[in-house]
Amino acid sequence: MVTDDIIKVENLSFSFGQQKVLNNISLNVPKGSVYGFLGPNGSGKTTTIKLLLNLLQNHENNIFLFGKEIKANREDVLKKVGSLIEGPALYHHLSGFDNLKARAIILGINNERINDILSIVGLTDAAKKKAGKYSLGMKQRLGIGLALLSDPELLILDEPTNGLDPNGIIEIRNLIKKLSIEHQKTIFISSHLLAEIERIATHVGILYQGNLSFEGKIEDLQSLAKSTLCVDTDDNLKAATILNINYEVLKDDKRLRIPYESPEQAAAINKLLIQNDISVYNLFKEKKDLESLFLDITQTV
Ligand SMILES: Nc1ncnc2c1ncn2[C@@H]1O[C@H](COP(=O)(O)OP(=O)(O)OP(=O)(O)O)[C@@H](O)[C@H]1O
Repeated sequence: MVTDDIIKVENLSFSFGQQKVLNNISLNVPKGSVYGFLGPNGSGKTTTIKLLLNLLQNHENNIFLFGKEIKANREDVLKKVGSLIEGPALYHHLSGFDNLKARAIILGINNERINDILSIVGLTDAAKKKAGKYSLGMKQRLGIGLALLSDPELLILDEPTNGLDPNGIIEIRNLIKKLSIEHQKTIFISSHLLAEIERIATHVGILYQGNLSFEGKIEDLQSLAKSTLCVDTDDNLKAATILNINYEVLKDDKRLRIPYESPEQAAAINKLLIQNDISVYNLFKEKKDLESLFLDITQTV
C-alpha cells in the first residue's frame, strides 16, 4: 500500500467473545506525528494497540504499518516498532543499566548505545541503582528506554503517564517531545486524559465505546470547540427574557451565554439590552475548552 501514514487501519472491528470492543475503526497516523489516542477507560485503546502489534489475532488484513500489512510482514515491520504496554517488564533486582544490557545482548547492541539511551531518558545518574528502587516515573522511563534500544521509527506507548505524580507526568511529556523533535520518532500514545494529550500531540483520534468519534489534527479539534458570547448584566432574568425572543440563550446559572456568530451579533445584543434599560457589565467571546469538547464528542456518539 502506498501511503505516508506510518500506521494505517481500515475498518477494524474486534470482539472478545460476544462483546464487541472495536466497531469499524480507521486510523491514519502520519510520519513524524505525535498521535494522541484518546478515550475513557474501557473504550478499547489497549485492544487496538495489541492488534497494531499483532498481539491479538485479527482475521482481516486491514492493519498496515509502514505501508505493509502486518500479518504477512510481521518481522520486517515489528522490528521498526518499540512499544510499552501496561507498564514495563523490568528485572527489579538489576540496575537500570543492566536491565538495558539484558535486552541489548539479545539485540546485539553495544554499551555505548545503552549509555545514550540512559541519557535520553534522563536516567544516567540512576544507572547503577536497582530498578526495584526506582520511582514509578523512572520505571516508565526505563521502559521507554528499553523500547528505544533498537532505535525504532515508531514508538507505541499505552497510557505511559498512568499513576504518575505531576513531576513524573512532566518528565514523560518532555521525553516524548524530545523523542519527536530531536529524534524524529513517530509516536502513538494512548491516554484517557485530554489535557495530557493536548500538550504534546500533533494529531488526535478519539475512541468512545469502540467507535472512533474524531480523527484529525489537534488544530482541527480545537477549531471544533464552539465559541459562546458571555453576557453579565444587572438583571439576567429580564435580559434572558428579552434575548430569548431572537436568540438561543444557553442555560447557565451564573451568566447568559449565546452561541457566538459575529462581532455584529455581539454589538446588536449589547444595543438591545441597553435599549431595554439593562446595564451590561461584561460582554465577551469565550471559546469552549477542549475538555468540554472532549466530553461533548464522547457523549454524543
Ligand atoms: N482479554 C480480554 N478478554 C475479555 N475482555 C477483554 C479483554 N481485554 C479487554 N477486554 C474488554 O474490552 C474492553 C476494552 O478494553 P481495553 O483494555 O481495550 O480498553 P482501554 O480503552 O485500554 O481501557 P483502559 O484505559 O481501562 O485500559 C473492556 O470492556 C474490557 O473489559
